[in-house]
Amino acid sequence: MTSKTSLDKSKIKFLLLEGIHPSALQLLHNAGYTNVESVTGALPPEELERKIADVHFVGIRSRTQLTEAVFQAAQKLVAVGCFCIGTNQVDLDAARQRGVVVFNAPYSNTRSVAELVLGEAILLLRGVPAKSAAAHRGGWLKTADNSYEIRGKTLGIVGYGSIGTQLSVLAEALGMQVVFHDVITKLPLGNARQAASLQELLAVSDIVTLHVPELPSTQWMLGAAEIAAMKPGAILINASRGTVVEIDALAAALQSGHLHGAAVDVFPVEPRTNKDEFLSPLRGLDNVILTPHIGGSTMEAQANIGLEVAEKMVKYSDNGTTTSAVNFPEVALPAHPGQKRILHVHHNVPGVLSAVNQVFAQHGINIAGQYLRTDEKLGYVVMDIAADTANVPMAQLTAIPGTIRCRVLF
Ligand SMILES: NC(=O)c1ccc[n+]([C@@H]2O[C@H](COP(=O)([O-])OP(=O)(O)OC[C@H]3O[C@@H](n4cnc5c(N)ncnc54)[C@H](O)[C@@H]3O)[C@@H](O)[C@H]2O)c1
Ligand SMILES: O=C(O)[C@H](O)COP(=O)(O)O
Repeated sequence: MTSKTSLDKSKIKFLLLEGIHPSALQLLHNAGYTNVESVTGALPPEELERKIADVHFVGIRSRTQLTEAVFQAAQKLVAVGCFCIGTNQVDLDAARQRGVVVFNAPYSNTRSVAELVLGEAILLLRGVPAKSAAAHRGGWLKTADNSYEIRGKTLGIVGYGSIGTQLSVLAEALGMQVVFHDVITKLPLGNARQAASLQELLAVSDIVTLHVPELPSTQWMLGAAEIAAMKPGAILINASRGTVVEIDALAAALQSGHLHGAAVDVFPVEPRTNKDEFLSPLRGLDNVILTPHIGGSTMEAQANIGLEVAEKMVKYSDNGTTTSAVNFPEVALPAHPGQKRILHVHHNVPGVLSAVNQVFAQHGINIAGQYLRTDEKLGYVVMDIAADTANVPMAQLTAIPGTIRCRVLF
């Protein structure tokens, strides 16, 4: 249980990891937050736990694991900004239990991923990776054998969300037929159609591309049996998460010739920084495009993500707004000129709101505005009171059973 008053902006500490785009730093500076440390790679667990101890806001990408132990060490942490789409690297429950809000950027890099996948599909259908590798070694593989146009081929999209749907539209523009599989019934775009099952998609697709989040239900969802069920000569593309495909089974299918090629951007184990060695059974296979988790790594996407997530953190710090948080009740709050604003985060149990209101009533403090949102586990109530209120009863508010965190913004 913690009670905080708002700090001077210069004392609010931001730690930005994994080479977050400078647009984030610029936005934070423009908003008056100058106490920002930027680090290029991800930190090893012990160093992260040490560094995060006095940090109020942390910005990460896909490599930084924010575990229970890290949150335990992060006693001052108020919010996490994932400068990416995936939030599987964050223990969202551990954050929620401490009243730490987690934001992400759900859309800014989707186009970049869709473009990369289409480009890879074209190159693989033409056998370019193998021909290029041979040429680098002095070979000359001029032949039309096993080279195909993308036009008329069937693209199987697993996960028809933000990326899957964009890909669907772009693929049809190239003359492809699109079939998709999703756990939810989705409105097909254009002439795409939803397959009855993953098995059906695997049986009809010339190219299978994966765009599901990392979840227990997606772990190893493409193993030896599923890869065997793909058409002979098909292509597999994975730019989702490294835990979705059994990499040994994929390597075997490529070596045996069952699959024509593959493009893999994400791996079960990825190097923490650019200085660490990349190890994979796929190394050395000429018909495989290996990329270092750069599906969303374009200047356009990274600049936009920097702005999007930094803005969410600033809004939360400045006025308590939690719109589009992934683990927290969402409240869009107006500015509060001439008022103090109290943010009270609590377990969603009966009686907390009335206890909060009683505290204000006891002190004769008028509540000028009150905003409440709850989810299954958390309650988030925000109150505006007159700026000249002499003594905000923070100790009493914090002592209310069920309280997780209480802060006042001036
Ligand atoms: N390689 C990269 O750099 C990169 C960049 C961006 C995103 N990603 C990854 O791609 C994932 C997808 O991104 P998005 O923006 O399209 O996400 P999204 O949430 O918009 O879409 C995911 C879709 O997958 C579906 N889904 C969930 N479980 C499924 C299952 N078991 N079987 C079939 N479908 C299932 C969901 O219903 C949803 O429609 C992200 O979660 C992230 O892990 C990787
Ligand atoms: O989840 C995402 O958006 C992607 O995996 C990109 O992650 P990155 O920011 O580490 O490149």
